[in-house]
Amino acid sequence: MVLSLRDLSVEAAGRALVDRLNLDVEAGRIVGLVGPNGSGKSTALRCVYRALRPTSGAVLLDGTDLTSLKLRDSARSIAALTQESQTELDFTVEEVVALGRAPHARGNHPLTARERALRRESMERLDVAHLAERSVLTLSGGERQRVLVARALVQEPRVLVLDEPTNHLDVRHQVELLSFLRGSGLTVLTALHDLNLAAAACDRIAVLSSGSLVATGSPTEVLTPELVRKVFGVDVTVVHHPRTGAPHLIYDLTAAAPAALPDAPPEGRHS
Ligand SMILES: Nc1ncnc2c1ncn2[C@@H]1O[C@H](COP(=O)(O)OP(=O)(O)OP(=O)(O)O)[C@@H](O)[C@H]1O
Repeated sequence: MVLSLRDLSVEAAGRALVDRLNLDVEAGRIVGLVGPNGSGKSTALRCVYRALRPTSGAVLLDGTDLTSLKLRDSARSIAALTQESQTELDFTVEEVVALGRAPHARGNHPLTARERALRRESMERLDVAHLAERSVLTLSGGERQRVLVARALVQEPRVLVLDEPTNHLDVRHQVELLSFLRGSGLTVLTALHDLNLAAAACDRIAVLSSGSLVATGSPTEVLTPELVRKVFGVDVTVVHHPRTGAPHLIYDLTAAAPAALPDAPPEGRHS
């Protein structure tokens, strides 16, 4: 097992934000963390990329407790794209992507020829090579997000931790990013809001609700109408992709409307 969360708990303000979470990510697999707003996804991921120390429990990398490793050593193995990833300095795109090499660098040396080739390849893969000379301050939200993924790839991590990587991305770039991850051989733990993208991209899905793991398994095992209703409070119909068989949730917005507006005055309702 490359990555294991063992009885991971995070408490703050007298409450468990993550409650004894156990989760394994096997080598080369993509595990999606889904759950309602505030269910603890980002908090759990923050423990994995070491922005947060768990109150109890541990994150193991190849069986070793991360807290026993130097930050720099775990950063060589685990790259993260986070909600807090910053691009507020007036750096060019290629400078930001090059920062991914920092955990591997000894001192402040220029990139080697191999590292420059790796940077170019990552920028091309994320479709940002044409922006190489641009200041990151001038990028759109989706362009910036793709630059941050390129930076994470340049790090050559064994494990990629992604918090909502498809944020800001248009549909083409969402599909390209997730299909790239599927073929990359990387071990990936990613929070995703879009259950259909999670179903299409992930080998396994873990569902968090109020800090606790309530289901884990393949997308077909986990994404049932019963589970989605119980955890998200939404009625869905599940269909299956004609070729891959992946589950796909369809939402009936007309059916949801009356239940979501219990206090609407009668004249405001459609007959
Ligand atoms: N430092 C903190 N102190 C108190 N509460 C916190 C702290 N950090 C996070 N929380 C709370 O912990 C809960 C879990 O937050 P978290 O960001 O992990 O959820 P999430 O599942 O990633 O949500 P979202 O889908 O909205 O991004 C939320 O209710 C949040 O308000």
